[in-house]
Amino acid sequence: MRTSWADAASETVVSNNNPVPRPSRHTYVPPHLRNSAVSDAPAPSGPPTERESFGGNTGGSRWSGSSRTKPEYGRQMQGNGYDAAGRDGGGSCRNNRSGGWDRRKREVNPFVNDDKVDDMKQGFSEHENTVINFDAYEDIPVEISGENVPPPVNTFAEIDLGEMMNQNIRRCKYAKPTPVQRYAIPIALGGRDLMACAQTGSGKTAAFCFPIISGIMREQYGQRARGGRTVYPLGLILSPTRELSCQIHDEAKKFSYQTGVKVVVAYGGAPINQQLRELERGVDILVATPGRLVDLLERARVSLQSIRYLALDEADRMLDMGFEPQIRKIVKQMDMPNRGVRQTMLFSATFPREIQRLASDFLSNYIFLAVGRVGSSTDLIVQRVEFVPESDKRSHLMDLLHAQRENGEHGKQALTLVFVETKKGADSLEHWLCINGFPSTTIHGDRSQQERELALRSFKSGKTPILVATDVAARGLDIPHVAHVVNFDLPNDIDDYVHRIGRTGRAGKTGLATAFFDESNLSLARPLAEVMQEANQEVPPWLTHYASQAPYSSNRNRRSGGRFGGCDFRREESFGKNLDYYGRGSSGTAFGVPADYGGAYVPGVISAWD
Ligand SMILES: Nc1ncnc2c1ncn2[C@@H]1O[C@H](COP(=O)(O)OP(=O)(O)OP(=O)(O)O)[C@@H](O)[C@H]1O
Repeated sequence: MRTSWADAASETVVSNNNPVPRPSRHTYVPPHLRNSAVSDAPAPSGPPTERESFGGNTGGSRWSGSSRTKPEYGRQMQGNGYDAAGRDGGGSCRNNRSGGWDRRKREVNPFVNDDKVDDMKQGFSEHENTVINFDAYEDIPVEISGENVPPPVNTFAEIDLGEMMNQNIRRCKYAKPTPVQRYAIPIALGGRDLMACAQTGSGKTAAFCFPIISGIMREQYGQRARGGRTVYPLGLILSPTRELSCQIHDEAKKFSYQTGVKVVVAYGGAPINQQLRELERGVDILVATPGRLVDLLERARVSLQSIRYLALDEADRMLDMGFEPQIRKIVKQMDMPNRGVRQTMLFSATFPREIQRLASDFLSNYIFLAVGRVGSSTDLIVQRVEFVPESDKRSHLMDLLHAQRENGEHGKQALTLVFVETKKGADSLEHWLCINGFPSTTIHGDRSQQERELALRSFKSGKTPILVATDVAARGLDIPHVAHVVNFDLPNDIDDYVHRIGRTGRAGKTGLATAFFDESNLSLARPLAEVMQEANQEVPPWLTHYASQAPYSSNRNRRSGGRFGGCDFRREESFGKNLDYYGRGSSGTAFGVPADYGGAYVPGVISAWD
């Protein structure tokens, strides 16, 4: 039986004798104090100045002596205090926290209840992540623009995240970085703002979590503010749904296990008191949904004045009509440091042009990164579209499910995710499936959070192998073994289609997506045909016919160069300003920077714009 990686880690910690007696109470030790022996210095009384909050003058920072507010790429790689083997050099703020109760000793091992352990119980593959088909990612088109782009890496060792994080990466069974990680992590570690687009299931979560955790471990944030019951996180990760926030939290806890960096989640629909208690125990990185965060800010239980890292997952959704006012309030109207002072990272699989423009308001001198056919699906997902009139949809679904069962397609434990448009429709279809012998459950906005979480667990475990869902499950959810996504009702927006089908075919695995198309979906014909073509899928002649007749819809206009935001909108706008294809004008500059900014192409990488 395989020994857990985590077992080895806890042994390390236990053998790490701490010469300083433990205080009698469990006290939260913020990262900036973890490196020091018991300090006599009184806690700061007021909020810090901008420079103080970011370690500019503490003298103890790895970056001390520098007046910059962000680390520079290159210096960080050389002077990070880790030796070649990734062990701590002197002065680490991670393993030498003699100034208080070491929280790591009572940290719950997040790998114990890992899905992969459950997988083993259910007979799923034990070596899930080690057999990822990385060939699927070879020759993937990559497009980068911006000034002085840090070069990509090929291995995690090159990134040098330190021994604790390296151990966690091994525990996650990540053998090497995925393409988006290869590019995004060095950019983010270089302190740069980033707008990153990469296909669904390609590992974006780790791409923004690793640099945030590593940054908090490396830097000493001198005199982090304190006051009353308010907490002052250093990193903030926002996501549009409760389930996705929970998932990011779970992942981030694995990545940060035993590093001393504390990750807390706050989301609506769950008791706030419990979340407040958790926050009071200390927080370095807060993962939250916007609504609950605004609530916490208004209660003055969270302050954003120490935020050094801001990440928006599913950033296009977060800046779309529904969320944009809340995000604007959080980022611009509360006490969060300005762009350029904090580091901001936006990630999604789709990034429509107008959302890019909106997003640029939150970013400073950012790098735009597009990995893969952005906004398109991967070739790993076989896409089928069938013309099914509304009245035939149920019987057609039943036929599919029977065939799937009889053929043993995708294996016994294969999960099927069925998307419908309305909450009522979800309940009704689930009921119908259940009485017809297909154990199902449902997830939508009218269910209590407890019911939603229960449904998700039941689906993941295979107890109810069919999940009927509204768009609440369309984005970000990483559920192993979803073999088939059925768009029982197609969405109105092609980006939503891309995210929905992305619940299968993740991390290099294959999947199947079936869409039921009828006459109410005519406006989707053209973008759907385009998405299928881009992913080398067979487009049925009837769809091509509808597509050729369809007027250019707003769906089409959302797309950027036919690749859903696969192009930096700054370049597109530059075309109108007499700049050439690469964004350089006659003066040899792009966005007012020297012609040799090096951002247009990365050697050896095929550009999506070739
Ligand atoms: N380097 C890696 N090696 C192996 N597996 C990885 C690696 N990075 C991430 N994964 C796994 O790939 C899966 C997908 O990752 P993740 O959920 O971050 O994708 P995503 O790009 O955010 O997808 P979406 O666009 O749907 O939100 C997860 O199960 C994750 O554990």
